[in-house]
Amino acid sequence: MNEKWGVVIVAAGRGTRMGTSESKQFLHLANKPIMVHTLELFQRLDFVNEISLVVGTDDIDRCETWVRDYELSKVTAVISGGGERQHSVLRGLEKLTSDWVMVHDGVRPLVTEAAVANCCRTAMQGGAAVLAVPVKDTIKQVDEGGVIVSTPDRRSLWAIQTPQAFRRVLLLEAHQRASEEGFLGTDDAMVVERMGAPVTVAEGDYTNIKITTPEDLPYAEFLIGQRRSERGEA
Ligand SMILES: Nc1ccn([C@@H]2O[C@H](COP(=O)(O)OP(=O)(O)OP(=O)(O)O)[C@@H](O)[C@H]2O)c(=O)n1
Ligand SMILES: C[C@](O)(CO)[C@H](O)COP(=O)(O)O
Repeated sequence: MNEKWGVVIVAAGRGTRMGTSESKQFLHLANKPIMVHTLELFQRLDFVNEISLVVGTDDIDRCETWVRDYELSKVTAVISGGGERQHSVLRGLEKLTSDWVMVHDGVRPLVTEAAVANCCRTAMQGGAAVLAVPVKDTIKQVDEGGVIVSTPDRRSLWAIQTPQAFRRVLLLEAHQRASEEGFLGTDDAMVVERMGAPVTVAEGDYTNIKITTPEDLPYAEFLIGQRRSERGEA
């Protein structure tokens, strides 16, 4: 890929669903903070040239130390996030200068280099793309009383992941507009979709899990171990 990409890694959440006193992005997997696993993947990609790392205000110092200790030279900014994921993304985005940008959750350490490249290539065809996988379960829409309202056709349903990749000016305008209008979405594609711009799905892997609740940790540890042994590492 000839284009150079900027990346926002959002890691300023509190991890309430994980329920640990330490925020989940700082928990260790295979002897390293989860967030460091994620950063190392983007550091290795030759088409990435800048990374904006968004963390909690009280975590800036230790994250700057990790950036030095783990030689994450592509991290060009370590900044504090906002109250919602979307606010954190906008702050990180404002620090990037590349024409093309990705947003990735700090707590998705298992994304593969091939999947990131697939997402970026797809974005460069239409301006915006997100990694996703077809849902495997039957999904029901259920009302407040617990009664099923509808069963959407599964063939049109995808579970959305990160990274999400965009032309920078498009994503910046979409986030700025959402912020001015008080719109809060659960991913970056939503702010672009509401501007009427197309966002394409790039098929990813089921193993690109977002570490959200305690049962995700042993599975992530297993996947990291499995990949290490595939690479012939101890
Ligand atoms: N104000 C926020 C909220 C979330 N995030 C980041 O967005 C990613 C995905 O969010 P999620 O899994 O929902 O993380 P948390 O908000 O930390 O989790 P919870 O909803 O359980 O509190 C995480 O890397 C998280 O650190 C962020 O940077 N700023
Ligand atoms: C962006 C995201 O990772 C897509 O799956 C996700 O929506 C962000 O976190 P959430 O708080 O679990 O929705």
